[in-house]
Amino acid sequence: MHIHVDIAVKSETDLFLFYSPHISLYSREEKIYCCPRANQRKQKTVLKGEIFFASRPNQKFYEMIQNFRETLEITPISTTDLIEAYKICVCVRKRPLNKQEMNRKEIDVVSVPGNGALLVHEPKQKVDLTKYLDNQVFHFDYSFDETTTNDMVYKFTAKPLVQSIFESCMATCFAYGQTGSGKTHTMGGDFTGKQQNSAKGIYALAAQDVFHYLNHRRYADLDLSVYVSFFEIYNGKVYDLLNKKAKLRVLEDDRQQVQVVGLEEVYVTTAEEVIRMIQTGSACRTSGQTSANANSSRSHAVLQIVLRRNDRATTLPLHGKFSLVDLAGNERGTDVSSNDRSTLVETAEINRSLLALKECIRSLGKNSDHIPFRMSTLTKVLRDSFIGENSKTCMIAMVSPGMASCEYTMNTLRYADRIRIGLAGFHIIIIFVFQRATELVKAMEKTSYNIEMGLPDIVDHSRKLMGLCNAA
Ligand SMILES: Nc1ncnc2c1ncn2[C@@H]1O[C@H](COP(=O)(O)OP(=O)(O)OP(=O)(O)O)[C@@H](O)[C@H]1O
Repeated sequence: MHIHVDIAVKSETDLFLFYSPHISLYSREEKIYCCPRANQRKQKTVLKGEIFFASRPNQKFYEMIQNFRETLEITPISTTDLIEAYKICVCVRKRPLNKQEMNRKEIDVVSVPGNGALLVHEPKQKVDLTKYLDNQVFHFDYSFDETTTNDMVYKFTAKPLVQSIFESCMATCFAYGQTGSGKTHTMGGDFTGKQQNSAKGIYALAAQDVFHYLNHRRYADLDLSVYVSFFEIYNGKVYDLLNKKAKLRVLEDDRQQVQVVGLEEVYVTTAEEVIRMIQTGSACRTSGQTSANANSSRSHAVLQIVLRRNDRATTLPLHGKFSLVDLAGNERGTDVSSNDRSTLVETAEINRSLLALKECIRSLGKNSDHIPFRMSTLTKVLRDSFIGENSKTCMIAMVSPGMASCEYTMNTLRYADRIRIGLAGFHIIIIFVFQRATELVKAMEKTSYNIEMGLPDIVDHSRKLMGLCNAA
């Protein structure tokens, strides 16, 4: 069998990779024609490892997407990019096509040009069977493509929040997305085979930085201690992942403080201890099988890193808290591979809590007096994250690139977009008020009463100003 492979080679290393005998993707008979002098544009836009299969299903769509990509100006995120201090940051991460998707020769329908932009090339067909792409553009605070490492995602998302907890903030970082889109990979760490390397996830990177800041002379005088708790919320119930999955109750006291009664809060002195806890806790998370991921997490996992002041008093006062949340898959009951009752109940509960979460983040963004945190157990236990001046949140929306996931991808992006639009609306109002005020000042300057010239009549002048004020 001969397959013509059209590869844009970016470097000599890429050439070596494609000729390497260790690449299991191709059989011996397969002949690969590399094209090292691919034009400049193509080199920029065709990503490493993307392969042209003549026999690919949806070949027409594949070509249309490739043609579209050639017109894109790509500016990948880089370590030198400015890291903004957001109160609420919404970003998106695209994972690479996985082995199964490659075997199915699925086409990649997501492009990440950079600067926070992401495109979904939705394949569509007209009534007369003409194929076309519905290219949908989304904008977020940051967009990470499939080549971005966990380190880089961490640097722009959770890292700024770690420092904030030393400044008495309640910080929260959410990983949101369809099952199999890379939430656990991002939060918990890389997988090599079936083993998860927890040291490479945002949980561990955050823990390392917490101890780095703890020993920093800027915060040494605060005399803080670090505590960790790890729990999951499954079907609206809380289970302690550091205490043999003990079922816990969530109660609210008369000062409206939400308590997870009996939750183990372990005193830790090194990042390695935290990593060991993450491994123990992750191993007992509730999982199920969905059509997209054989080991799908059906629960929300919450890792909390708590800073307490070493006070002589009996209860150590809270200084800051970082909640890192690996949310359950967001698919909306459309997973038809199973229709048993417990799966449907699980799905309904997940959807309810994700809806509540969206409403709470939007309320936080609008500085609203009413935060609907009682809508779900997830938002109840994270109440601290949504109230007060000192709350900071980051949402990382994960998307799968395959054409088969297109509908789920769109759902994820619309959810993240709605959170962001709520915040943008707030900014737009401020910009609008500012613009009106500037216009008013300029207009007043134009009609300013000139005493020296003795013009115009003072009453006339006042009338003009009144008219302007009413119009503004
Ligand atoms: N950025 C990435 N780079 C390489 N592999 C990835 C990436 N993101 C995810 N994967 C791989 O995809 C598979 C599914 O990812 P993961 O388990 O993190 O999904 P998930 O969103 O947590 O799913 P679920 O909600 O079902 O738990 C894993 O094998 C993981 O290693």
